[in-house]
Amino acid sequence: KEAETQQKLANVVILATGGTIAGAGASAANSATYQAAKVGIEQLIAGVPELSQLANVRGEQVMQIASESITNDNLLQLGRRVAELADSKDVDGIVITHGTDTLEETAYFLNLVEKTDKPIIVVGSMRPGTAMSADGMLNLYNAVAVASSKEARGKGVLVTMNDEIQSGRDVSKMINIKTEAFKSAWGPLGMVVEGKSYWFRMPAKRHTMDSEFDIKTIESLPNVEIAYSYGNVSDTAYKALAQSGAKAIIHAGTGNGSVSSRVVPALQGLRKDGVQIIRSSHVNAGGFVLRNAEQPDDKYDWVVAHDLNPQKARILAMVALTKTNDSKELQRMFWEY
Ligand SMILES: NC(=O)C[C@H](N)C(=O)O
Repeated sequence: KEAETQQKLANVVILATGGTIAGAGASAANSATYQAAKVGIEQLIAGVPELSQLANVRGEQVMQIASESITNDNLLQLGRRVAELADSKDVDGIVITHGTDTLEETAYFLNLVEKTDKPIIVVGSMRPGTAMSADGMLNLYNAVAVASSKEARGKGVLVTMNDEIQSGRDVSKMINIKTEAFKSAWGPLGMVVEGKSYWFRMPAKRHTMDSEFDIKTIESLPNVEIAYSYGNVSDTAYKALAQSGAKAIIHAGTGNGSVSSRVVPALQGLRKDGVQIIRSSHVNAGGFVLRNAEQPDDKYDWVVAHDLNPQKARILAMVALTKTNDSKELQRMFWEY
């Protein structure tokens, strides 16, 4: 009987990378003061015995870090392992446990470069497992539930936090002190309740199977940096980033990706020197940058990041630059992905 149910259940691999979902604090009252990336994957799985009712689950510890320290090499390592697993016949879905600070970046990266329609779910938690009302157990349970469902196929990389199923492209960490931390300007794709998924919409942007990018052909990622804008901003950071070898600079702009008149000449000069200038917005609830609004992008040969926040714009710019350094092509990619 047991062997029969095992055969019917989906095979889900959990790749653990660290973060607060693997965090531990000194007492149950420590919801914000704790160490991330302490608990190993076997212990995480053992902490949620109900997972075995959803899927045949096995774990792999890919790395053990707090996600603010993730590097491009870490991204490539994780992306390659996901691709290997997605290619193997005995894997139906993949879950990645991840710190929440850069979870949205990793989810978007995988959404761009993984050539599979198998569910890939990135999940984290806002509180360590040692805290009262820890959210990691249920988030992980939901992630495995979605990863083992057929309906999650072909919907791109997904994020399950706070009972919601979000598109890895759209979702962003909007607040750092609530379990209701992950939001998308365009709303969640669905909900997961007691291990069952309820879907409401589909992602409209190109991803995974329909993407022109493939982790298997990416050897390294170019240096793309972000410079933040604010009142009285100077051009020092932009120039320094270019000098240190940035191939593109994401302008984390105010409002509609607007650029201070004190910075415009430097950006014009950097573009002439070959650095790509990509205008994004750091508006919290979701920036939306229009071409030739605020600045004459056609004239200056700049790119706009569409609705991607600066950190997501960095991910797409890096991946895009592995294919082209043509600003028109880059702009096309920013509209399509
Ligand atoms: N909630 C978290 O996971 C935060 C942690 N600093 C991380 O991203 O790894």
